[in-house]
Amino acid sequence: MNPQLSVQALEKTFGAVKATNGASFDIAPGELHAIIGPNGAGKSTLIAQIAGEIRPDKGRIFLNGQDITDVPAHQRPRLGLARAFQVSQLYPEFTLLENVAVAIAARDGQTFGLWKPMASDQSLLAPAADYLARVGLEARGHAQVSALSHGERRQLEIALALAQEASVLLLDEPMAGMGAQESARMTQLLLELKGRYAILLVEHDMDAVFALADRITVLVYGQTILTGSVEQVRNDPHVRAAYLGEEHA
Ligand SMILES: Nc1ncnc2c1ncn2[C@@H]1O[C@H](COP(=O)(O)OP(=O)(O)OP(=O)(O)O)[C@@H](O)[C@H]1O
Repeated sequence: MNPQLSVQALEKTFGAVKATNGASFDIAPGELHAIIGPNGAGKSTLIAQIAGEIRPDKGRIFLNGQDITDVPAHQRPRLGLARAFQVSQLYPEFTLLENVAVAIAARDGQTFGLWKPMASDQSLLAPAADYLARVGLEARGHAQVSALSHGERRQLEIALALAQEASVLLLDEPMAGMGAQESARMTQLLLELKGRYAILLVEHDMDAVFALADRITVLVYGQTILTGSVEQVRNDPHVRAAYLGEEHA
């Protein structure tokens, strides 16, 4: 099967630091593919290149067979690539329903700048309620974003990514800052989404990664040193030495 996302020999240098140094991997349709690596391995830089926020020095990125390396970040969602957890994605004074309605309107190319009226448009609010239900926030539609817990905000950010109707989701540390209960809820949500989207998951929480991933790519010093199943990665001596330590070995 052709990969939905293919990253080929990406390189990105900042001064003397090779943040990405020949990273390559593929994600199949419906696959949940995790990227793990120690702090500074280049995970954020890699995901920013896939999202189009950072231009690689070398290498190519293909989405559904199309070379998107030179496509601007704001055009990538329309081609089927959505990133969750972007800064300033949320409007704190709007309700959850209104926030999702705005995302749907923006996706459909409706005029920017008139968001408040748009956010009370029934033709947007009905699908907005559906996206909220997909992430377990159906009961919170009329709450303001400012009233949400940290975990609920992250659920909402996933709903906004789903509202892009993309086939590939980039999830950048969804469990960051969460307690055990919130992490468990997010893991359950991602299990429910798994298989319906190709998901690239960058995450430090190894319990979550091992519970969720179909395949894992290990990144060390900007290089993808291994792509394999959970078992292959857990048992690889280089990975254990470079990253996992004794805790999960
Ligand atoms: N804009 C930048 N300018 C200079 N150096 C940078 C820049 N962005 C990243 N780096 C460097 O590139 C390397 C990779 O950083 P990156 O943030 O991508 O790693 P990471 O794996 O996401 O780390 P963490 O797990 O701590 O989030 C690091 O050495 C970092 O200091």
